[in-house]
Amino acid sequence: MHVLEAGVDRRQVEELIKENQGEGWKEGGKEMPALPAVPRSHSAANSSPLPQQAASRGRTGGGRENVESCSSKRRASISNLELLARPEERRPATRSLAVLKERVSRLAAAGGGGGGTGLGDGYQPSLRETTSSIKAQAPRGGGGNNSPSFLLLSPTLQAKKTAVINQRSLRRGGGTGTTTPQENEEASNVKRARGAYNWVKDVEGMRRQERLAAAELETPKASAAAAAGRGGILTRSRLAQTARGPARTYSLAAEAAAAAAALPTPRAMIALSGGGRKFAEELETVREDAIGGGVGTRIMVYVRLRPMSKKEKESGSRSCVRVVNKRDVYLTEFALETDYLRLKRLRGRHFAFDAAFPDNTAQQEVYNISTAELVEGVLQGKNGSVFCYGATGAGKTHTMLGTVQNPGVMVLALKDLFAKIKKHSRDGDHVVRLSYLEVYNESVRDLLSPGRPLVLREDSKQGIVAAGLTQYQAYTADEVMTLLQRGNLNRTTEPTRINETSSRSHAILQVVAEYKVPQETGMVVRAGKLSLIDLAGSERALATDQRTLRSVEGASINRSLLALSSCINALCEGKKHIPFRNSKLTQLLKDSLGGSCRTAMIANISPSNFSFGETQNTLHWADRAKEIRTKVCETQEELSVPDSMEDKTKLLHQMQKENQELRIQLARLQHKFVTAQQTAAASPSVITLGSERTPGSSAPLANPTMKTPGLHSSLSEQEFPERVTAERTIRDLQRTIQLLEMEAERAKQDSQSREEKLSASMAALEKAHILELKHKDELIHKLYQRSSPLIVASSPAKPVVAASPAKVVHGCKNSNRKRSFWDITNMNSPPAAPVTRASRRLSTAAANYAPSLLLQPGFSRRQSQG
Ligand SMILES: Nc1ncnc2c1ncn2[C@@H]1O[C@H](COP(=O)(O)OP(=O)(O)OP(=O)(O)O)[C@@H](O)[C@H]1O
Repeated sequence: MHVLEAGVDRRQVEELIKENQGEGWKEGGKEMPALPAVPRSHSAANSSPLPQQAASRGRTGGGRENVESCSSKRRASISNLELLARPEERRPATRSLAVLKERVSRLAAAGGGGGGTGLGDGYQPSLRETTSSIKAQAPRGGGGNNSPSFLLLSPTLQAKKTAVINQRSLRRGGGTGTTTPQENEEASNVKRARGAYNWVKDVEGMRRQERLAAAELETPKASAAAAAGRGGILTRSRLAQTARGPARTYSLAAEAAAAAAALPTPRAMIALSGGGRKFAEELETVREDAIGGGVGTRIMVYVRLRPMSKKEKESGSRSCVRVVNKRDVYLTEFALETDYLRLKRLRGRHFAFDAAFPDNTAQQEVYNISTAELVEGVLQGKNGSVFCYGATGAGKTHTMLGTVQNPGVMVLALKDLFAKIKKHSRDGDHVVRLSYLEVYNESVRDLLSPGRPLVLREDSKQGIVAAGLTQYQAYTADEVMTLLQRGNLNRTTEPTRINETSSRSHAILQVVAEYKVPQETGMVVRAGKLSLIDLAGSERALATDQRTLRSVEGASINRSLLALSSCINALCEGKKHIPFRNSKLTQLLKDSLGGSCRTAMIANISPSNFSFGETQNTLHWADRAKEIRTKVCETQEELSVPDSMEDKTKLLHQMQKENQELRIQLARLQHKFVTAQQTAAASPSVITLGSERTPGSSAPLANPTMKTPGLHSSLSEQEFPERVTAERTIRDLQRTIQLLEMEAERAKQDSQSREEKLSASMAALEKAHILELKHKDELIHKLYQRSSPLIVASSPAKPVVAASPAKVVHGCKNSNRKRSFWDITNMNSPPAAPVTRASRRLSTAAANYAPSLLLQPGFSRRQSQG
């Protein structure tokens, strides 16, 4: 059998069809319809090979389906042949299908040549057979272009159609009609690559957005460019600007966020969706910065890398940490030299912190970035704390204490505190109190006055306090340094295999700065607390050589650090219960982690690849700690109550005067308010105005009670300008009244609270005064009772009483009676010497200085000054 090939002459086919035009045929006894007509104008030379019907079918239904259906249905295949027929040359539909088949095969034999069927020349194939044979001979790979009609097209048109079909099928994801499996695979690879490329483009686009936003964070110029119209980026840059700005710009940030949310631009959408998390974080930071005023209430986390030690260098250690941009820390894991399979493989991780200090960073720089701001806050009455965390030998003590030549954060902070105090305050306006303790094996010890372990108690005002902890008052930086040195000598340090001067305890230095600030209300005392904490290093059990006391210490250190970790985890997860009670360390750090305090954490790491595990743990831990947010830090202010009676009376007078003034102010405001109310009542209100009849109109206004400006108001504005002005005035007046009311209310509350404070302090004063009088009365009474033998003063060893009842009495030294108030207060005073008439003047003078409770550095200085 001969098969129709793609190169069959079109004219021959046309001739064949011409012969059969207008005729129906019979098949299997069934009458088939006549061939439809084709417009005369349509010829083989015509540019468009497909008649209208076929073209439209191709457009609407898709070429491939049409061609497939043609090839599968006999009738459709015939109709494809019909398309080239001419109506005027139709003949009656009497010719049988067999004739047509015969002609087709003849034509095929003439045009294409080829081998026979093996069934003999007389064999006439059925149309189904012809079609399927054509199909079988057609190129494989799809059903798009093997229909008879397709084969009747010219080779150029066939190529064109194949290209179209292939394109469509590629778009739909299927194989091409004429392509080989390799080509198909190639096409799908191209498709996949294109998808991947688009995806990368998207990601790149998002990254670009981030980079732009980051650039805008840095330069005002870039943010100005953003402001010139970059949709969502504008919002982010504004936000970033605000993040750096003071609290007052917070509203701008909120506005910007709202604008971004409302912005329908795709850029805004990208900014919100692509960088949505970052955006939210920025907003949160802005909000907290606005509330916290600068540093914010998030824990600031810094990382400090120490230089490689000599010992590490000698043992062939490599550096596995790299600090980039003073923010990013890259940690690289090297394979072990014996691990040949993974020798060339590196694994790394990237961390970003508030700041990262490379190994050559000076102590002063570390202090300036991490702690200086907190010291400033302490002088404004805000609490701050700085603590160092890291594995043993990572450089915590070096960072916190340093050396004499290279002092650390503790020393620099104390020096800075005193320098600032000196700069801002007058003499005597400040008090600095200092305490230093350590937590060793779960017991709290006073480092300044070593003795028995201290007990921790919860105080409603001060939080967790160590009962009995000595607080030393210091007046100069030198005094503080001496105390610090004394404390450090008492601290437990032992050599371990890792570190020759390993700290075996957690040390906490607390500095309370009380500062008197003159304010309108009088002298106000601001008290800020700075806690500087040097934690003991976390360590592996094998890292320390001894397995006796050192291992017990190590276990205790690890246990307390574990408790600290669980507190941090709980805080990060926002849990209600934070297990602060699990260890002494966490109890003492409660304020720093979860209280009203601004906190900075310095994570110390070693560069050596031998300490890779410890470094990784520390970095993970620090990364987690970034999420902790402490409470909003409030300024702690207290009304200062002077010690002497004279000052107290002065303060009382001052407060009474202030109160009087406030009352007058209140009365004035109330008067203003009443007047304003009366004015408002006298002038026509909105309602009365609304109900008035407009001149020249008999109808009342449509909505007399309408206050909001709208159509009505715009109309009335044109028609009745006077009325509108009156309305405006009233509105203004009402607003003023409201403000005045609020102000009056505030003043009233203020005066009430002042009165309460005043009466409380008066009551306290009165009570103290009465107590004092009572004591004096008692003394006078006792003196009178014993007056005769004492006045004689026959023996110099006997106690002597001053003649006047107002004078102070000495002589309770050897008495067996119960201790009185005077005994207690005079305990630290010099021993009372027997007084004679001649020495009376001297003894009275000696009794005049105030009793001292603590032998403090400041005490001796004051005494010598006196
Ligand atoms: N930044 C640094 N520059 C120079 N030397 C440093 C630095 N950090 C640490 N060192 C040195 O490293 C050694 C160990 O430091 P340090 O004692 O501070 O470690 P540590 O973390 O406190 O250890 P431990 O937890 O055992 O007390 C010390 O000799 C110290 O001088």
